[in-house]
Amino acid sequence: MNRGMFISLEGPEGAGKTTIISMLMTELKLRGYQVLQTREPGGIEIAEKIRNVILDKSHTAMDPRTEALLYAAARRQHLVEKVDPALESGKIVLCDRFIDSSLAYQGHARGLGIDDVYSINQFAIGDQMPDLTIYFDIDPVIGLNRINQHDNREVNRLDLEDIQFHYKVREGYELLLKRFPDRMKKIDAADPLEVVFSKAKDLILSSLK
Ligand SMILES: Nc1ncnc2c1ncn2[C@@H]1O[C@H](COP(=O)(O)OP(=O)(O)OP(=O)(O)O)[C@@H](O)[C@H]1O
Ligand SMILES: Cc1cn([C@H]2C[C@H](O)[C@@H](COP(=O)(O)O)O2)c(=O)[nH]c1=O
Repeated sequence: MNRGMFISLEGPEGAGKTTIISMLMTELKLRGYQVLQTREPGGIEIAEKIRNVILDKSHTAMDPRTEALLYAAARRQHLVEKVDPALESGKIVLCDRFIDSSLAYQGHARGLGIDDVYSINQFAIGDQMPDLTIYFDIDPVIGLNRINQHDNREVNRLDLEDIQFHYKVREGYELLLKRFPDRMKKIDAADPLEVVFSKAKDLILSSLK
């Protein structure tokens, strides 16, 4: 059995990752691929519980290192319990956020340092990096407006950070694009949904060839 393909989708809040993943699931299944959709932090019971702890709006005292370690712990459990078995059985895994979120949010925006956050994540995931990462680029003001105006999802602790934090997140992703040019591909997520979807689909199909 050939190992599957691990694809992560990344971007600031409201970039459209969750919407595009659903569209990609439908498209890839129609084409006969076996696909698993999942998300971080979460995807399995233990990691969903860690997610609730991290994102709880009342946890304003959470230390940045605690936050980084909790994301890494959730990632480890999710990887061994769900992602790895799916890849071993030959599936395509579409994961809404992975290590690059930690590098951009905790490493760059929180100021812990991309290298230090990368190190704790190496302890968590070893060399299990995604085969392909699609970065959905959006001005944070547009992304946050999308969430506030069109989405009924609950606002979480990270959403409530000030706008400078969200611009730092975007800046962090730009640094990662330079650091991982082979793995990470950028799409303008301010384009209409069908355009964004078509570009994401093309990136995946050409990587599968
Ligand atoms: N290209 C687009 N143009 C306009 N609206 C969009 C576009 N993509 C997504 N949206 C809308 O923006 C909102 C947020 O999208 P979505 O939940 O998919 O983003 P997300 O990246 O998963 O956000 P988060 O990671 O913050 O949860 C939804 O209401 C969605 O319908
Ligand atoms: C994996 C991961 C996530 N985050 C942040 C990014 C978002 O603000 C939330 C997750 O919520 P979403 O609706 O699923 O996007 O958590 C982070 O800071 N670090 C991470 O490693």
